[in-house]
Amino acid sequence: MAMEGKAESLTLTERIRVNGVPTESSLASNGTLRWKGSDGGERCLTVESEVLGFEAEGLRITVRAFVGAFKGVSCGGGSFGKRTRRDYVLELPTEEAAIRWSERLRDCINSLGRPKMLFIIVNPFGGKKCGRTIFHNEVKPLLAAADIPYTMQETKHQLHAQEIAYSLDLLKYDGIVCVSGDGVLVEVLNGLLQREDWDAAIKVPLGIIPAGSGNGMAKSLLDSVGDLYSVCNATFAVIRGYKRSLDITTVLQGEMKFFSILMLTWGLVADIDIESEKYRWMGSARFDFYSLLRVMNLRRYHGHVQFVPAPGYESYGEPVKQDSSCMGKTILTEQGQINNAKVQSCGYLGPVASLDGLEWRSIDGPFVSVWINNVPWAGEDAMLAPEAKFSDGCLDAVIIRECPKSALLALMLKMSDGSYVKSPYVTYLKVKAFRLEPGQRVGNPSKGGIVDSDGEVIARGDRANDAKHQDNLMSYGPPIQMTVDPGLATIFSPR
Ligand SMILES: Nc1ncnc2c1ncn2[C@@H]1O[C@H](COP(=O)(O)OP(=O)(O)OP(=O)(O)O)[C@@H](O)[C@H]1O
Repeated sequence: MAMEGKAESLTLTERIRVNGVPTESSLASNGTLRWKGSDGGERCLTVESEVLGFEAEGLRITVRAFVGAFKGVSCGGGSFGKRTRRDYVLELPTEEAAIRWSERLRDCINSLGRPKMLFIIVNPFGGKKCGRTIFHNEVKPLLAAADIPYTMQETKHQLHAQEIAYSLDLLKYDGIVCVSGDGVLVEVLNGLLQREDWDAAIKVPLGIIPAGSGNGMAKSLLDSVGDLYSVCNATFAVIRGYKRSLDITTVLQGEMKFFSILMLTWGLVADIDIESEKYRWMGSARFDFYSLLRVMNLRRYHGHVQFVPAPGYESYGEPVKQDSSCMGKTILTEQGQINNAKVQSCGYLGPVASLDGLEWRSIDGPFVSVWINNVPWAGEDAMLAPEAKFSDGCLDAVIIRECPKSALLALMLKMSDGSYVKSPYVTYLKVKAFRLEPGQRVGNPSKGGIVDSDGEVIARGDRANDAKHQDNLMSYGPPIQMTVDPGLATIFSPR
């Protein structure tokens, strides 16, 4: 019969065939489908966490699922490990029953708030230049199975994603998804925040499907719920439509401004990231090779950092006298440029909270490395900020000053799981705002370092190469300030 009991009045029950095997089966109002397998063991599928979509034809309903590799052995929640696509063909006894079950499945899916239309940006040149293949072979089939229509656009040049986000008709879409590395996602964010309607635009959910060489955001999102890092899992997170809010950091120097969601690095880590570019032909071995080289020929940089400590971190550094806080309120009124494109005066200006009256503290150099993070993972195998949270309104600062080379090598080997932060040479603290005043190399005053935000070189202190790098957004030397707007953006996230 079709319906059962009072408590279960909304549970549909039928004797049906599942993949050809006759069985008693039920479909609860919460979207849990249960039946018995040919071995008598209980099977179940949960619409919210395992079903992409379905197709109904006559007495047949084909449920398109994305299930854990061991699915079929037993029911139950927990981590899904590696998932695979699997179809379950349900054969209902009557047309009325088939209609009831289809309507139930449709209602369940519709109640989940999944995106109905997406704009997808694919970078065919990111990482190993696989963006297009990843989209066609892995992303597209899952979207098709979930019946989610989309408009896809490939990026044709640097900053193209930023231009697209700046002018896109956002009312047509329930999300903008980047099949790329972190760089394109950051371009989209900057494009949205330059818009006249930035406050509405920034509410559009963003999605990231990893296809670059730096995929820290995708890794951070998947890892936060114990999901395996994979293109399919990242795609499924977008399809399920669950979202979380994300802190936006305004990186500011005078009139120049950049919006960041990942990190800012200076010193050792930035040098390795950027200077190892010339060894790209080595593949990922370039990082190991160049890290070793840099540690052996260790550079230290003069400079100062100032910060507003988050609660619990007030004892770090030394107090700063109020009048030496150099930027104060200017953030509220200045307009900036992003990659030399003038920001509209109506674009986002930065957090509205004043920095006046806050208790700033400071640490003086020389420094080996300074990096400030918004999310735990900087790349798929580098957990630089194990305590970082997506929307706690804080940045996680990691500071290394003096450190013997052997200890530095040892701690770099422990970056893949974040345990390096336990080293006595590492200062790890949460801050509400941060200022970096980067100086020249110890023993070589004509050379400065590199300041890198989300993979973008924003300032470079190598005077010999100044002419070559005039297009950098900011100057090397004057303070660069970072302030956080808690949870300003929204990102598709696995639950
Ligand atoms: N068609 C294109 N040709 C060249 N560069 C492009 C193109 N489309 C996008 N880009 C640029 O590629 C850069 C890297 O993009 P993406 O975020 O996909 O990868 P990444 O992992 O951050 O970097 P990379 O793979 O270059 O190390 C961005 O700066 C972006 O502007």
